[in-house]
Amino acid sequence: MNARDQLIQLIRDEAVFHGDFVLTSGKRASYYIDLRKLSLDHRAAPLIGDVLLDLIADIPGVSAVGGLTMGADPLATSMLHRGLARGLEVDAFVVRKEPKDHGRGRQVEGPELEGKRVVVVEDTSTTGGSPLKAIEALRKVGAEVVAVAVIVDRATGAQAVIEAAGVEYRAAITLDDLGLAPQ
Ligand SMILES: O=P(O)(O)OC[C@H]1O[C@H](OP(=O)(O)OP(=O)(O)O)[C@H](O)[C@@H]1O
Ligand SMILES: O=C(O)c1cc(=O)[nH]c(=O)[nH]1
Repeated sequence: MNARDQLIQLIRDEAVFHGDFVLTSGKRASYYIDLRKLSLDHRAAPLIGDVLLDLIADIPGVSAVGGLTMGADPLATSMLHRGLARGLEVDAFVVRKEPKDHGRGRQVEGPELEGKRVVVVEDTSTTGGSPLKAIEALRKVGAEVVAVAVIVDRATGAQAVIEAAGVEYRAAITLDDLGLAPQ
């Protein structure tokens, strides 16, 4: 099985929870995809790095990857490490939900990104609000956001939100892959 198929199997088996959940949109849903459970799991983390690197492999000149803490954080470090194994020099960054209120007061942590081409990563997208917030913070520090790459898209409008901000949106895994319907 390739990395994507292995990851789909792990998500189906271990990261889809059924019940009554409130989403970021405020709407309720009967399932929740908890990718933090897998992005911090030794079996899945390398697969996530590979699947997301494959998803953006055709985009030239990507210097760094990251997104809004905390869902994006382990994704970005997996990509950094799996990238190194492929001979890529891709850095990671973390976008805080708010700028730090002391120290250097930064919202974007990691190597300097001014003038750099970066990809925003995300575990699961619902409204697209989290990657949009990351895009805004990255633009403030002078980075060029060339794409948003998510593992699972819930098909609830995130793509349109990101494209309206002028950024390409890509998802590695769809609800269909997981045997789920949009809610
Ligand atoms: O597309 P969106 O509407 O932004 O929703 C998806 C976001 O929701 C979850 O994070 P959450 O906001 O629960 O915060 P966390 O990462 O701190 O757990 C998930 O990790 C995504 O980041
Ligand atoms: O909307 C959300 O908060 C959300 C939905 C989901 O399936 N997974 C997740 O991590 N967040």
